[in-house]
Amino acid sequence: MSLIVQKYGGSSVADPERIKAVRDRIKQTVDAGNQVVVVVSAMGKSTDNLIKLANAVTTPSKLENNSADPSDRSEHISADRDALDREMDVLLATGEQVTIALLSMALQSIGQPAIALTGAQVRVVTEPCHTRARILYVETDGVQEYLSQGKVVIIAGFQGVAGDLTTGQPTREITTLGRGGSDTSAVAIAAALNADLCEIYTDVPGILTTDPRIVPNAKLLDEITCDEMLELASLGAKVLHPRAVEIARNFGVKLAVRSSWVDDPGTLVKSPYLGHLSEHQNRMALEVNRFVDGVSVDLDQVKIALLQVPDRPGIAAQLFHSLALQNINVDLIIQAVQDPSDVNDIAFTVPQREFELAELVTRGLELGAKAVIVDSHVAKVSIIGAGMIGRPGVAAQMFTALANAGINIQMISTSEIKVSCVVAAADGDAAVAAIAEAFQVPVMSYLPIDDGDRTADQSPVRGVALDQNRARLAIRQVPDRPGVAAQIFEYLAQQNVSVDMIVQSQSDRDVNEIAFTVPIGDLQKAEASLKQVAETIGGGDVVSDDAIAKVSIVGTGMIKQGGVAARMFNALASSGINIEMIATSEIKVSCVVRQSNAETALRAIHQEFDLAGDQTILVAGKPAS
Ligand SMILES: Nc1ncnc2c1ncn2[C@@H]1O[C@H](COP(=O)(O)OP(=O)(O)O)[C@@H](O)[C@H]1O
Ligand SMILES: N[C@@H](CC(=O)OP(=O)(O)O)C(=O)O
Repeated sequence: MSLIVQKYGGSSVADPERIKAVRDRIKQTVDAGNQVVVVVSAMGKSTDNLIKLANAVTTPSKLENNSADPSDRSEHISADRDALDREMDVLLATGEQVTIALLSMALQSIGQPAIALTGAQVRVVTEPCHTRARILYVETDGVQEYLSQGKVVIIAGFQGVAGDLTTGQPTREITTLGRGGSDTSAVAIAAALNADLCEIYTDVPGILTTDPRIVPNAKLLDEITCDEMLELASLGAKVLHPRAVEIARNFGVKLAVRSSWVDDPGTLVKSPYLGHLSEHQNRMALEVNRFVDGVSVDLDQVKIALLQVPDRPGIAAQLFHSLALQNINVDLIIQAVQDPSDVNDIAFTVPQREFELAELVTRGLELGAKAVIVDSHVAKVSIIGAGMIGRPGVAAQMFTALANAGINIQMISTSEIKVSCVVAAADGDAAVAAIAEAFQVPVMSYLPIDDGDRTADQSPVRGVALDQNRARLAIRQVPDRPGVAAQIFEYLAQQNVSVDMIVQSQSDRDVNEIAFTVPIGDLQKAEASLKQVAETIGGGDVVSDDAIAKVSIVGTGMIKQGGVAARMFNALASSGINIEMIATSEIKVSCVVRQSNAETALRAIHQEFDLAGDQTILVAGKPAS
């Protein structure tokens, strides 16, 4: 007999008919001889509706505000924010409570014993923090007891109960995990129960090469590695929440994504620890486990920077296409906005042995840069793990470790599985030692990315993601000295702002510009914080832009295949789309473009990598349009 955890998202339980369809699927799974634990979300858009209600009662003058993001409340409520966060959790937890009760009634009415439990009744114990709590542990005795009585156990996702700060024992406070948190609940419950399988049921057939609502003939992936899925999820593919993938990765949970409309096998998300749970992982700390696995250094890098290149479509494409034609292996690429805004800085690193050719190609192109600077002495030091973007403190802690060692950061690249800093080569060893000490992690000689046994003939790109919920912030004229990035990102981390795509450019020798993206709902808070830091560090203007979108490609195949970024830039250039920021990491390339170009950009890139399938994907049982 297998123990299966099934999660049904809001779309799968949106109305009574859908709940009955879910009931039948659960019954089939039980009849096939399995024990079943079910985790459900609130019906349809009911969480959004509860948020609208909260806005309506706290802001009589803003009844028309339709925002679905609880963080938006900060701009128009005067009451104590923490107190309102507590009540918001009490309110939002009701959404899932409706579904568990209805589903349990539906099962019992066809003779299948079942029991509905809230997160607090199960004791899904979380950090004592409202609206975005992380799960500490899940008590399993009660659930096991009900299962042994032959019941289907139906648990409300997205919610828990706060653990006491000192004892960890459950208090009486209801918490929620943050939007989309039911995936996280399901995988955490599966890890705690040591379930044989965790199935995420949704409105699409599985994980696709991109969002079928934008590209209707996106292709279904049979499987994907956790590293790839972590990147895709944190870059906007909302089919799975990155925190859920992180738990699956760390605890070896067998995870599948399927449609609740059809009976197809869907997509398997492969954990590197599948079948052999890492002994180091502590099931009493499901989401607060160690998230940095190690630190590595690459001393063999050269940095080439083009300063003040004209800001028009096709420049990045021309540069990186020419480098790819010479088989030059470009590693990090960073492009940042500049002041004045009609120019950009583009910086990239290449292996030492290729730098002379790379310099020749770059200088030969005459792209209109004010200067080309070659720094033949740089090192790239990286921390490796999972959940870096979702934990704002991690990058900040790395920058602080470097600052405390007196080391200046020249380039920064962030991703969900890795944060890298380019520093002077002479600082490489000291940098790696300082970071290993700060995180108490080993120094690794290579990056342990699971490539999922990909063959050379497969597309290097697995998926294309679009995130239209981010805004860009930039701080200009930042003094170029150790500790500045640390100060900025420490402060933002304290405000719980997740920062992504940090890009640092050098506008002249003594000052930098640092640009990054933040969730759009955090923009006001982040902008206010940044203005405060700017005063402390003696920086210049803070500028924000909320009309951007971030489009990204992800795939482990990029490690072995050169020229992938160039193809992406080329696809954008051919559609006349200007790239405003670029940030790359081992298995992803992200570009910021105007929001008005977002969907065209996604389609062009998806087509460039020939990712389409031969059929129209069904969303909620109907052809995507
Ligand atoms: N790469 C992708 N593969 C599949 N779905 C995706 C992808 N990127 C975005 N999506 C979107 O994710 C949606 C499913 O997530 P979500 O709405 O949170 O589902 P649920 O209500 O089941 O939790 C799909 O309808 C699809 O539009
Ligand atoms: N109901 C919550 C939690 C959730 O995960 O929902 P869904 O599975 O429908 O994305 C939300 O809307 O955020």
